Amino acid sequence: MVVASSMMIRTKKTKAVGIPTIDLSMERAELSKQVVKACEEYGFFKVVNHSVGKEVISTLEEQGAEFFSKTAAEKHRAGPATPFGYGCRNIGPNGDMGDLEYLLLHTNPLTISDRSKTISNDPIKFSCAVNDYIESTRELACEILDLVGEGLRLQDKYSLSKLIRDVQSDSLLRINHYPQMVKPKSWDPSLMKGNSNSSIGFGEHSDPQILTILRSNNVGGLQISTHDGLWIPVPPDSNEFFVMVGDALQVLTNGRFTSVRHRALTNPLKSRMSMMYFAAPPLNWWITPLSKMVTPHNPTLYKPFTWAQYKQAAYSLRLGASRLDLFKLQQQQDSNLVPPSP
Ligand SMILES: C=C1C[C@]23C[C@@]1(O)CC[C@H]2[C@@]12CCC[C@@](C)(C(=O)O1)[C@H]2[C@@H]3C(=O)O
Ligand SMILES: O=C(O)CCC(=O)C(=O)O
Ligand SMILES: [Fe+2]
Repeated sequence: MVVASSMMIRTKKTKAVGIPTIDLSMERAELSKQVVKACEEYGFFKVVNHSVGKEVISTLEEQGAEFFSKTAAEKHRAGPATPFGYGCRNIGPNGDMGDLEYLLLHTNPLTISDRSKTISNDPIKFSCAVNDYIESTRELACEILDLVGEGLRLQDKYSLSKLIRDVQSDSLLRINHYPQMVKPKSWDPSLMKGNSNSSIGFGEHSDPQILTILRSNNVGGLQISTHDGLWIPVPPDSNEFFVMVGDALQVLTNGRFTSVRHRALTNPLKSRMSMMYFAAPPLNWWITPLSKMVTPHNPTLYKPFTWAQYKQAAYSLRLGASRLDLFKLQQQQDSNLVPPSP
């Protein structure tokens, strides 16, 4: 059974909903069952008792805060984000906007070392902080994917983690900074969230990758969408990590897991900083349902595609697009079915 956190959430339109919280120190067989259940029900869960060191987290947090406290001119030296580097308000190449600034980095150590020169006055310190954080969150992502492998009883329980362990992995790291947002002078009403004081920091979307490992400071703002389209605010927890199922894992599980739609709102009183490790395979690897997930009763739902093809599709679309629709196979009509008589 997935344990609901003690903090129950009540919003105007929903019944109380708990964010599944999974204790990674529990007995393995039960743990793998809980991970699969949370992936199926929400595509989202919080993990506690993980093995990422406190210092690894706080060092990157300090480096991020130091960067975002610089002047706009200094920060723009690390931009524009096309797609990597420093971005401010622009998200992606298709006109999406949000009330945030960010650093988007590829996880390849050589590119990090190169980028760090425009980001920090102490590039070695910055790149070490980033590399240590990536190494730890990659391990956490692999651990979770191995648990998925066990829970789904895959023949090779490591087949999912292998996708992101490869040296050519296309995984990314993003550090988002949402400034404390009081109504700006030139206010764009389209960025307001209903009648609340918050604006949209990062609009609704699913992540294209396999898995996202997210952590933020103790300021709320992240919301996830349930399968019936209701928004659930996620209580922040700076010591723990949140795990999101991405589009690629939806395909690998042939739709048994669904990628979670989520968004981030700004906070009118406090600034928020979040860090995401987006776990992805190498560009030329194929994303196709695992053979165990395809049966005569559960035929394959997606056309095979490479990660590069999927990324290209994602980058050609707006942030909130349902990009997986482009890769869905038409459902086979059962030829034995007789159409209903008029
Ligand atoms: C609008 C966009 C930003 C994005 C690329 C895209 O065209 C659609 C997907 C977006 C997203 C969401 C998760 C993280 C991210 C880095 C990714 O891989 O896909 C972002 C892209 C981005 O910010 O560049
Ligand atoms: O900042 C957050 O909490 C979420 C950001 C996000 O969803 C993303 O960068 O893909
Ligand atoms: Fe996201």
